[in-house]
Amino acid sequence: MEKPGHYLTAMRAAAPLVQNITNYVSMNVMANVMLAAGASPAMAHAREEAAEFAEIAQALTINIGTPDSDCGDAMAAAAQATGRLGKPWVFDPVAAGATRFRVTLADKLLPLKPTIIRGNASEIMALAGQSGAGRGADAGDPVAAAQDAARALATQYGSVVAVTGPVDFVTDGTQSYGIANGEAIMPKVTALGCALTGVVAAFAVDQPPLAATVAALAYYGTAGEIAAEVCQGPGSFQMHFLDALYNLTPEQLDSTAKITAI
Ligand SMILES: Nc1ncnc2c1ncn2[C@@H]1O[C@H](COP(=O)(O)OP(=O)(O)OP(=O)(O)O)[C@@H](O)[C@H]1O
Ligand SMILES: Cc1ncsc1CCO
Ligand SMILES: [Mg+2]
Repeated sequence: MEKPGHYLTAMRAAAPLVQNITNYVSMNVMANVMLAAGASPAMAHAREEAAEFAEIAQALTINIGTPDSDCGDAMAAAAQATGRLGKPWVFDPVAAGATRFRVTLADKLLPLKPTIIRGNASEIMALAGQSGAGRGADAGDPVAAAQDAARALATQYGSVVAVTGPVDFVTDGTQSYGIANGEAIMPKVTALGCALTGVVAAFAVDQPPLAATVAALAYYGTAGEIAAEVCQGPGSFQMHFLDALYNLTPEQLDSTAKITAI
């Protein structure tokens, strides 16, 4: 695995077009975050065009945050097209397990083998069939409680699984890493996890998924640390966070990243 700055440089050089089928809460936040990072986001979720769009995008994200009866087919068709073309797709299982509808949706998408699954601890536990203390989109469990679930999902679906929280945990079922970057104020701004899923997808274009995910998390957490130093609360954090994502250099990232093999 190269240092994280290497993957940031590669992502910015590629400025990849990433298709996002995401929830309505996250759309604007996610697009702004991805633009600040250096990627090119496009929200395209209609059943009539999702799979066709997947042919031109370099990566795809699928997020079940505000699902409706139409979206399952669009999600599955886009994931299938992306997978068939050998491009990465990232699954964000928002509030997985909260309702039967979300369980059914996740059961439909997981067999399509996401390249990467990125969620909070409660969501990753729910995907693996474990009951946790999640409350809707918010985590109620510590990252450590989701490690076994993450390894099991990674092995079952051949995915890299990222559990985010105070110290993120990333595994491909064999190798695992902890990323200790980030700030406690980050979950006080809605959809920063959803937006991170888009950044992870951008980093994974033409790169090994485990290394790309670890680098994306270190980058995101570092930008959070820089923004938290100067903000007054969640509102100004969001503004400073976009600036930090935009201004962070690969050299800076290499010196701030707190990555450990577990
Ligand atoms: N207590 C914390 N301390 C440091 N960093 C944190 C903390 N909680 C979350 N983060 C960071 O916040 C970012 C988003 O992760 P989080 O786990 O909050 O996503 P999420 O629950 O899916 O969010 P959402 O669903 O609201 O979009 C990650 O970079 C993560 O490392
Ligand atoms: C608050 C919220 N509700 C559904 S999706 C979402 C955004 C954070 O996941
Ligand atoms: Mg989330």
